[in-house]
Amino acid sequence: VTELEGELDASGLTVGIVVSRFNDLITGKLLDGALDTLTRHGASEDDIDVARVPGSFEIPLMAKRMAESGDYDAVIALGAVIRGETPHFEYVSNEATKGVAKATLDTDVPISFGVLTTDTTEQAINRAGVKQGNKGSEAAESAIEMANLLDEF
Ligand SMILES: O=c1[nH]c(NC[C@H](O)[C@H](O)[C@H](O)CO)c([N+](=O)[O-])c(=O)[nH]1
Repeated sequence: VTELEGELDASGLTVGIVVSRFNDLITGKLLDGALDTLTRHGASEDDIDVARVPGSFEIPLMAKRMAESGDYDAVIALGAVIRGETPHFEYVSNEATKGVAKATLDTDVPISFGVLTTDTTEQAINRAGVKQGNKGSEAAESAIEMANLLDEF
């Protein structure tokens, strides 16, 4: 049996991060978590680019552009879609999810999904924590692992 597994070593990786500004009190914490995880696993800050988009609906386009540029080993998508008064938050989260999934397959570049979809702001805050339970950190870890797995494959 041949085991294939991506190491959690980010040294030498170039990473693009797309983060939405909508609910930026939350998305800023997701970004902090992702940056902290990348650097703690050996990524250089010089090898990380952060692109800001207005909302989660706009994430897929920028994520796709970064991925297809060929400049990045992995891309990380960060956003927070919180059930507001408007029902259209479901469309936003559905489209963000489908768009990121399509972008990663179309470009053959790992794009990890760190877009929170929660009912309340409280839930979102709990998933953007400083220590454990930061969806941005989790998305960064999967980006590192996938970049290394595909490189090994
Ligand atoms: O990232 C978000 N965008 C949201 N809407 C904006 C959307 O992403 C687009 O930026 C907007 O529709 C303009 O295209 C949200 N809600 O409306 O609920 C939300 O919760 N989160």
